[in-house]
Amino acid sequence: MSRLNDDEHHLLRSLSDLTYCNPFLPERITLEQAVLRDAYSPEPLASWSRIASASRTDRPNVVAITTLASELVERLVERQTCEGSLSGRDAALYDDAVTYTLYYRHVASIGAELVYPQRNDRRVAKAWAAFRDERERLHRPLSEEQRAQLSTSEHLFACLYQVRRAFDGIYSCLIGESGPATRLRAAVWQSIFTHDLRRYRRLLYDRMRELATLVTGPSGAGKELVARAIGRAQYRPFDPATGSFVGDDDSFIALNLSALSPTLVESELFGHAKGSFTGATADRVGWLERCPEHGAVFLDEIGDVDPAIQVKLLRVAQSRDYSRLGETLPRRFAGKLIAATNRDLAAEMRAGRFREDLYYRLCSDRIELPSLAEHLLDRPEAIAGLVRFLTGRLLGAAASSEADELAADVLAWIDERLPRDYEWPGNIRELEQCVRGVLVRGEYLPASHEAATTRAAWLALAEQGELTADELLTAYCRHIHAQVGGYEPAARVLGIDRRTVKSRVTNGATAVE
Ligand SMILES: Nc1ncnc2c1ncn2[C@@H]1O[C@H](COP(=O)(O)OP(=O)(O)OP(=O)(O)O)[C@@H](O)[C@H]1O
Repeated sequence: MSRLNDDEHHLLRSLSDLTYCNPFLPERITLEQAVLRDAYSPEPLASWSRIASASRTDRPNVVAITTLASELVERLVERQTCEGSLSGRDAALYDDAVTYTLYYRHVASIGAELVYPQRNDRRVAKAWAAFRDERERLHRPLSEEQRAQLSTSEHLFACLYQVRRAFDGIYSCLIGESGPATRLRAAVWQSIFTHDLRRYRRLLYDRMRELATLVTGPSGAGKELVARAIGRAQYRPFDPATGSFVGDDDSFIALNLSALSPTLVESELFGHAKGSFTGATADRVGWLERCPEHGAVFLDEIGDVDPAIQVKLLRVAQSRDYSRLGETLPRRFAGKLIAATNRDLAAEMRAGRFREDLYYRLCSDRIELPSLAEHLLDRPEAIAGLVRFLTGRLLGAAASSEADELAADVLAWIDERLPRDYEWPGNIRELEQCVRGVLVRGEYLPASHEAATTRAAWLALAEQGELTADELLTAYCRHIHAQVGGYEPAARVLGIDRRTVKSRVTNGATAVE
């Protein structure tokens, strides 16, 4: 017979729902309210989002819930008269409350440097021993049979560390108070853990790397940031024998496919055998081979990749097989593929430039990033939080009041000098440039204005014969790019390839051929 009263039942049930919810969906706030009832203190926002000016906030509701959960499990351990005194359903709910308590006692409270620990860090081994012993103690109200049905402590420890890595990567890096920003954080969480965290912990933790993720959206909107948050939050098993997580932290490998020639892309990705092409003076291990099981390879600008490489990538995405250039020996990719593009892949497929089969391999988990204009359309005042985050990042956490001041200057500048409906074509990256511009020169010239003012200067120089052909081409590429607003349309107008345009626009150099 159950020995729990109604209040305890309610608390266990609501804690269980909270433990397994997506923390970035508005539903989390409702679940916190359900746990605390009248003791709930209203949150400033309708969903969990970082307050830009605070480096770390202890939320009053989380503190209150953690105290309640902690008191309840300690009370039940104390009240326990004989082993296995909780019925099957209550035992499962009780285990969820123990998991919640263990997370806040042992994982949420660790320092930032331990979120991605190095191998053989003795502090992790110590944290593990405390975690394991405490779980054993808190499991006293469960029978041996009930305990046997639960996951092992090392698996739970690994899952909770993964939750912490995912939470930090999303909460601390993906800023924004708009609806699209909330949906983005929730989608990134779902890409890591799926919508069912219980099933993930039981079964999928070891399988999710088999699903590739495609991140799409305009340039400067945060695709690499999202890829990094997903890639660095992969499941890393914990090995109690060594007291370490398996593998190294440094397992997110990013490759910009549009910045390299096709041969270099192949050699970087797949590796090559000595003598496989001119200049291949030694064997080379590619990034796919270097990537460990719990790591991720990020293929940025996948929409730009050569058709011959698309075929090879399809093979990797489908069966994980590939070979080094100049070899036939089949090798297997162990990690996760994350790809990104700002191109419209549907249009690329229609034009025959991107393989449909590769697209369908990549798109089962797709995250579409909103533009900055979409964030601001939903919530115009969200710009203040973004600017404050960027000034804080630029000046460092120690200079909080300076960051407040700079943010106020930037916002005043935007308010006075940019049109209300300014589209921010360069997205959050452009907002970053604006913050830097106001910091350094007290003003910011959007690319379109800059192009207009510099055009007269370079045309005059060209007329006087004072520009080299290289400088003239760079200036002309920038001019056309500012006019048409994209690398692809600019490449069409100029009759050169997109990589060259991008390289000229971003760093003024000739593209790597
Ligand atoms: N939601 C966000 N919160 C905080 N910073 C952001 C966010 N989105 C983007 N940024 C910042 O904007 C800049 C550009 O981001 P990122 O490089 O990830 O964009 P991208 O979409 O990959 O761009 P591209 O397509 O040009 O490669 C980075 O400095 C990043 O930190």
